[in-house]
Amino acid sequence: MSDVNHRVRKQIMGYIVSQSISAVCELGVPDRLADSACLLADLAASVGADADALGRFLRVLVAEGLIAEGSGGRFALTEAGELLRADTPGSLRHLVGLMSNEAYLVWGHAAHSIRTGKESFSSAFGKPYFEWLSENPSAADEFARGQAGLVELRLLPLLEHDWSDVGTVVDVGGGTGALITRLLDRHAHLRGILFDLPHVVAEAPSGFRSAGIGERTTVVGGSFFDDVPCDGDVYVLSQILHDWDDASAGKILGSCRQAIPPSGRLMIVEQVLPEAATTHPMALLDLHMLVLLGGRERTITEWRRLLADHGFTLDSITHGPRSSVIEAVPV
Ligand SMILES: C[S@@+](CC[C@H](N)C(=O)[O-])C[C@H]1O[C@@H](n2cnc3c(N)ncnc32)[C@H](O)[C@@H]1O
Repeated sequence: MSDVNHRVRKQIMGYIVSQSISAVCELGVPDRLADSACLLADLAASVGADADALGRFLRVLVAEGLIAEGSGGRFALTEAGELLRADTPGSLRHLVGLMSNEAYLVWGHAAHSIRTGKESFSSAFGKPYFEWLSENPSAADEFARGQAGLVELRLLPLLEHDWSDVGTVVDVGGGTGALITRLLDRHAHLRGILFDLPHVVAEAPSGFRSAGIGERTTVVGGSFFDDVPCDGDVYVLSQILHDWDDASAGKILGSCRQAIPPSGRLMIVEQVLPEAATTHPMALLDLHMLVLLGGRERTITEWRRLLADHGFTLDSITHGPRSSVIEAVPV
């Protein structure tokens, strides 16, 4: 069989790889292999799997370079497979969760997005994703935990920023508070306002109490399409604008523009899409944002234009290992 035929067949069946990763993580296989290599029968018994079926899944993950099979028939994690452990630094386990379940099922409807340029979630589940989440608490909880789990990776360029002249940070769409908790924990002089949908921030305060920073944080529930809290020096928008098309992203920026003082700053924690065509994961994320939410990743040119159209000037971009921080000031 030609290389091309082989490559295309692999591409066509690509979701079997990602869903095998998801299924094996759901059973806890990477965590079981974290400490020591394991024989198939022992591994199957300890994670509650059928040994023959697990062996067939592992064969695929060995071919993908995530699992290694040693000479004595013991399976172990490779360096890449280590990233699937729940508790390892830089873990991608939360991304596995965010790409599974309804985020995977929506892809069966993706042709709708190509035809219309709009999200496909409504055609699959009857309503837009965030509305659906508000009525499905266990999925909402999983989504919030997945997002919180990725904060560590997103946060690095933000944590290193000079916060000495900042008083109050507003985390717009801050979920259950993972990012603002880490920021206030690191910078003891900062005060924070956590803003997200009411049912989302309702899950937040216990996290603040355990971090011991509750007295420096105000929690506000609302929609950023109506308004966002005033009195911030810095408005953080972490992984918010890529959820939305330009019209909706513009409304969110409009709410921030109304609230922000002349000396305030926006700090947008997002991806910057390369101008040239790319197979980078970011281009895949761009499609996922379209299909799931009707959103998009943006190039520098697109960021500059979007910000300028809504009363901001792009001031600087700091690239981190996972995301960039795009700073903008009101015009
Ligand atoms: C991709 S998550 C990002 C969460 C967090 N900023 C982070 O970086 O982990 C998007 C967030 O936007 C929030 N959101 C969606 N619609 C909203 C609205 N209309 N008003 C306020 N927040 C909203 C969601 O609840 C969710 O927490």
